[in-house]
Amino acid sequence: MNPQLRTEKLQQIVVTAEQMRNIEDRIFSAGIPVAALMEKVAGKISQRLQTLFSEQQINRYHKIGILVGPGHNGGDALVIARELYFLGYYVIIYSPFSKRKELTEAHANYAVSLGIPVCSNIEELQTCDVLIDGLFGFGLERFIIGEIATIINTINTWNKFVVSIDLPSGIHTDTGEILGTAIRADFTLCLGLWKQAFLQEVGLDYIGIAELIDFDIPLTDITAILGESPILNRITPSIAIHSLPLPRLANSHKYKNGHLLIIAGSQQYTGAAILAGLGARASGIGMLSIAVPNSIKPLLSSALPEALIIGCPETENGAILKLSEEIDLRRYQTIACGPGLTPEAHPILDRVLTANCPIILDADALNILAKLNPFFTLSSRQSPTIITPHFGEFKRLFPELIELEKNKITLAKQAAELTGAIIVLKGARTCIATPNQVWINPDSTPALGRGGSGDVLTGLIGGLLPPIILAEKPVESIVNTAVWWHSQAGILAARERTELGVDAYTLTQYLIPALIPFIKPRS
Ligand SMILES: NC(=O)C1=CN([C@@H]2O[C@H](COP(=O)(O)OP(=O)(O)OC[C@H]3O[C@@H](n4cnc5c(N)ncnc54)[C@H](O)[C@@H]3O)[C@@H](O)[C@H]2O)[C@@H](O)CC1
Ligand SMILES: [K+]
Repeated sequence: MNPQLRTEKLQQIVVTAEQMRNIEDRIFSAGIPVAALMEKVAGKISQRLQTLFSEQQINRYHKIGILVGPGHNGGDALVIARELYFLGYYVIIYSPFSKRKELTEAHANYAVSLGIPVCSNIEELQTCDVLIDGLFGFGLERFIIGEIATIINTINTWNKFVVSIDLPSGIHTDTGEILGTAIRADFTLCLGLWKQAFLQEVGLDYIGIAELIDFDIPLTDITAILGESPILNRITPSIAIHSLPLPRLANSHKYKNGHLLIIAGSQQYTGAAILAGLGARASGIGMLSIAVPNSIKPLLSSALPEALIIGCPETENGAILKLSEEIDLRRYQTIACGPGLTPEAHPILDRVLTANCPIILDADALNILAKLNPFFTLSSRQSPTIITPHFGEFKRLFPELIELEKNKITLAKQAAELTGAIIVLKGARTCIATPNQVWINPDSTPALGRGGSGDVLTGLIGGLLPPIILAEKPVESIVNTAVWWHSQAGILAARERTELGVDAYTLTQYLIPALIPFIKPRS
């Protein structure tokens, strides 16, 4: 297989500890000796460490401490210690365990025979410039307590540059939970396949920058364990780009690119409607209509001159009372409803739920939905429904699920199964769940954690959907695209303006620039 295609495919795959073990068992049964694989893997890590060290201006005069655990994560660490030693680095080994697996023990003995220094007290590592964490990998199965916990806590107080092998020691491979305590890494080199922990939010602050080290696991062995269409997937740039309605047909016109209706805003939250409109603008939507309370119509018209702004009767407090007579829901390929509505706009949700096109419900539409028996209401819909809750909104919608389950990925999947809706559970690692599959957006930025970001996303999803509906393509893939694109805009904006400089309006201005590097110009 073409190496680029392989890399692309690997970036999409996610495994649990059990699946990783089963995949490894297959390759071991096929004949590769465990020790040979460990050499190969640790050799690849050593190569990557050399480039990483030079990026970090770490040279052979710096001292590198190697933390060695009892299992094969420790074995990897010892092979790395040996390779770095031969390359001329100043390494020192520390292994606070009386018992080690046989192969790990053999590497420990060989390292000693080579004269690599070994220390017996954690304090001796305090003079190191870098620490390589090989205490535990995906074999960690219980809470870390006692002396090992103290060691990890001590290391964390030093604020050294730490590179973890496979996972930061102490992180649960599947849930990302901290099992008592965990190493806070600056960099984690995940081995072979992405483990679920990297897509969970709890462990993110411990993982640092994460990178996958491919060690040539045959794709057939991966497919044998995960199946042809795995349930859990990572969104990759090329998957996201592939779903965009590009290039446009040469004879395209506005109606071919579809018509979106956004129902949003109130006197209190005018900006939410504008931000959703600006998100939709970036999608390239053919026709954009925005229904708002009458009194804010002039503001919307000046912010979005290309859109058709429809003023609706409003309540005393300036929320939409009911949709204007001129709105015929059959005219739109998609309806996005919710940003800035306020709960007072509750009568309009009943009407939106009757629409025969895909609908997106966000913000106040979700708060209103939470009071309407969400399971029944959503599962009664014939056309696709996309809901975009953050965790707080999800809790209000599905309190029964939260009581039984903590894992966000599982929660989103269960909600999708029980409602038939596409659940976009927003957060640092947004997951998009359908009844059959879950996709996770693996890259984002905390810069997006501020008011208005979600309104932009709702508009963007809404604007991307109509051409997909007209082309009769599946809806969920474009939802993944919107989530990925929205984060990429945040990442680019944060890079240019710092993490403090990405207010929601600025974010809308970065949507198109974030896309440009990925799009081939029409030749
Ligand atoms: N077999 C191989 O050659 C390969 C091994 N790999 C490495 O091997 C790792 C998995 O190796 P293992 O299965 O040996 O597991 P680990 O090295 O992750 O750790 C398992 C060991 O830790 C002990 N342990 C578990 N929880 C503990 C706790 N809370 N306190 C104290 N001790 C605890 C277990 O009894 C066992 O001895 C991967 O993460 C990776 O680093 C990968 O590089 C792939 C190839
Ligand atoms: K580790």
